[in-house]
Amino acid sequence: MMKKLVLTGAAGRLGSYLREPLSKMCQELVSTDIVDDIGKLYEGESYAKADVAVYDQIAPLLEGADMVVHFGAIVDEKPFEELLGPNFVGSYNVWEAAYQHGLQRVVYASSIHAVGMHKKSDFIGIDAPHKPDTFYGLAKCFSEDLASMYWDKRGLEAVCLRILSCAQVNNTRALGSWLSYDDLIQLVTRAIDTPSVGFSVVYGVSNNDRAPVDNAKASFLGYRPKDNAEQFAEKILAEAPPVDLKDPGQMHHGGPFAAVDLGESGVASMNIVNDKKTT
Ligand SMILES: NC(=O)c1ccc[n+]([C@@H]2O[C@H](COP(=O)([O-])OP(=O)(O)OC[C@H]3O[C@@H](n4cnc5c(N)ncnc54)[C@H](O)[C@@H]3O)[C@@H](O)[C@H]2O)c1
Ligand SMILES: O=C(O)[C@H]1O[C@@H](O)[C@H](O)[C@@H](O)[C@@H]1O
Repeated sequence: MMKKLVLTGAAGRLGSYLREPLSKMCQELVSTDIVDDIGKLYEGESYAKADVAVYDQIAPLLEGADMVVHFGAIVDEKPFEELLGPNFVGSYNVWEAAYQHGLQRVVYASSIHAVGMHKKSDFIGIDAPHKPDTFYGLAKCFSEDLASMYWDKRGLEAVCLRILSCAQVNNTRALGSWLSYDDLIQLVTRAIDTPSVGFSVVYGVSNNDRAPVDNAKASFLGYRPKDNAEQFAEKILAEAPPVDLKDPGQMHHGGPFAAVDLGESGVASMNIVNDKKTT
């Protein structure tokens, strides 16, 4: 069992599903977010409010930790200036603090939007070049490159989880891009308990018949998703709008993010039901 884990973004939707399983993997889980409170704590869990964009707030929390699971960020497209602190500087702060405190590994919530402008018809693997669809996606590219550099130059391991859509399935794209909460938990668990990972990238997607990406080269991580969005296909396809070949959102991996103007907010909330787990 690990001594100490740190989870950023603990008040968020994905964080809410990760807190309990992470608390069982270590003696001490430090959950952190920018909000005042995250409700009832699990056994071994404590909560600390911190802004990831401020080094002196986030860095002390990592002292004595084995690994940090970094999920805290702004989760939408926004003007660059608004993402700069939380999503760019925040990642730098987490990696630098992890290095300064001698952590073994960062497990990072990257996103399909790091490669969102690849065409949907291309079955991309984990080595597809960065092709961000938004400033939000660009911050994920920056963080993945930071992860790569800290591994190459400083020996700090990282697993970048390029999550597709971890939310309820309510549109055609999600039949391929869905990541169930159970599979999310398995993915993060494998990213933590695989003994040696160096710098790794893996897509966060369930075992969907229509999965648009290829995780074969990340198979050593032992991630074997169990859920399949095909169970929702009949209903979703019956209600689906017609295919529009001119809509960049339908033609690219980034979906609606591929279709918005840079800096235009509101895209992330288009299809998300906030089914956060409560303690
Ligand atoms: N949900 C998905 O489908 C999906 C897909 C790809 C990647 N991701 C990534 O997973 C992570 C979690 O996403 P989510 O869906 O749970 O979103 P969320 O918005 O519910 O959670 C993000 C959390 O980060 C916190 N946060 C924002 N700014 C912060 C700051 N400056 N300092 C500290 N905390 C801050 C927020 O308060 C929030 O609790 C994000 O990094 C997101 O980019 C999510
Ligand atoms: O593309 C997707 O479905 C998801 O991508 C993630 O990066 C975003 O955080 C989330 O809001 C989107 O719904």
